[in-house]
Amino acid sequence: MSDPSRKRSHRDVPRAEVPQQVDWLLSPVEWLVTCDEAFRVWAPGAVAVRGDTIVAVGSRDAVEGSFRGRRRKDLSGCIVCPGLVNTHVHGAMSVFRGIADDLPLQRWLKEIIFPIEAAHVNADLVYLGTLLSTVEMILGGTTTFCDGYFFEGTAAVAVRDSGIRAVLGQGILGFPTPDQPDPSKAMDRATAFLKSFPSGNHRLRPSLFCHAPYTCSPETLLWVKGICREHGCLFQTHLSETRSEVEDLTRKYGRRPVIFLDDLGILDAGTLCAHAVWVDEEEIARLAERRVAVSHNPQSNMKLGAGAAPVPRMLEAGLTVGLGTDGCASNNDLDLFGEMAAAARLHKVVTGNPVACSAQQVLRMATRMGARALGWDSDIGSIEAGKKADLIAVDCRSPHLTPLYDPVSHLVYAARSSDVSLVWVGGDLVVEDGKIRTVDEEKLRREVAALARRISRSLTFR
Ligand SMILES: CSC[C@H]1O[C@@H](n2cnc3c(O)ncnc32)[C@H](O)[C@@H]1O
Ligand SMILES: [Zn+2]
Repeated sequence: MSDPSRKRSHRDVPRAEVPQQVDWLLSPVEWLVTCDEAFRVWAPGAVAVRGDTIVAVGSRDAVEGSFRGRRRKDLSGCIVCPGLVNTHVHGAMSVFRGIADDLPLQRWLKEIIFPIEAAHVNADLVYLGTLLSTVEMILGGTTTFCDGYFFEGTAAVAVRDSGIRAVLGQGILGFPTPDQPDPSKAMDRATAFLKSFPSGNHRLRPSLFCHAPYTCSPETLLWVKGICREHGCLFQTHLSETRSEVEDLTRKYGRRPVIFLDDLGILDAGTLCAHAVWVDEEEIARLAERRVAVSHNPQSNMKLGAGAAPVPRMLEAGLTVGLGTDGCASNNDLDLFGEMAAAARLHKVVTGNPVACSAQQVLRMATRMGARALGWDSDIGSIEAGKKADLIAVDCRSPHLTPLYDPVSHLVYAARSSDVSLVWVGGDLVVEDGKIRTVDEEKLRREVAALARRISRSLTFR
């Protein structure tokens, strides 16, 4: 049960003489889980939104006394919490969902995924796949994601069309890729991507993604990090996902991967590492010292048999850990509710400790810590006045959410992505009654099915 002292009923929103007009008044909210620093829960609560920004949060009485909404939603029977933040996605890969299961990482990548990508990935595929992923994520309560793939300028168009918020990482490898057949020109491409990135859309941020230290040379890692520093953007990489990759790299460079990257000068608060499954105590301490963020991807790690990242140790060391799904070819969905449920359970199994990774810690990873991992926590990750209105409502009027003692417990252990009934991104209502308002879902499904038929015909391993 949540700490009852978190359910405040006193007024902390100063009452205005004349109620102020806002664009949205969400009231009453049966359970308002703010995910703020104190993890306050208001029951019943209310939220007032003007434009793209939250202007007031608090008890129903306090907010209703001070604000009138041009539009209003009664959220009785609902939990409202911040939109979830998926810190590691390869959006376009949704078109490869289920194409290659039950394989270890290196065979999965080298025998199936890289060849399929070489044969099929182009700008059209990236647009369709990314749009499909954004629809899946938005419907499941994710309002921000951090991507890494090819043709990310085209991914930006899909993201804009869907209304979601995203960090878009242009993928870089030390060998030919679908959008860069000549790796010696990768630097020009990365610079061009950053220069041409849409500047007027505040929901989009650019990033560069060095695939991994086993596919990028030290020189590549260094110039990519240099460009990221110059442009103030996030540097992403896959790190220590499998034991064999760590053994190979340690043999090659005489140091474990985290120490190798730190000696290169890559590690700082602008670096986000996906996976970090095989990191030892010294490496955890080094990541924490450098304020590097980690994206924890439990379901992808389980499915590829990679292992379980030492997340409880990372949290104890003060690391910023967000949750991620990874791409649809290794998960095979983009459902952060599923990921929260997996994370909360996995670390209890691994440590034999039922206290490890509590519901509150896991929800924190999926919201405010995820936002911090992306360097976006001044705007998103919690429901607080001054932050962007990225909000989701989970309808609890179903048997699997009945009764409801503790909304944090329900969000992590019992709710499903299909329970999300309303989603706002930056004050815009993008999901109503569980239906997406920004994209023609039926048309998208037809187009993806046609693409999948073409991909299917070309598969030689089936
Ligand atoms: C530059 S990132 C895109 C690149 O990464 C590949 N990929 C997808 N999932 C994983 C993973 O779990 N580990 C390593 N590489 C992965 C993807 O297929 C693209 O080629
Ligand atoms: Zn990945």
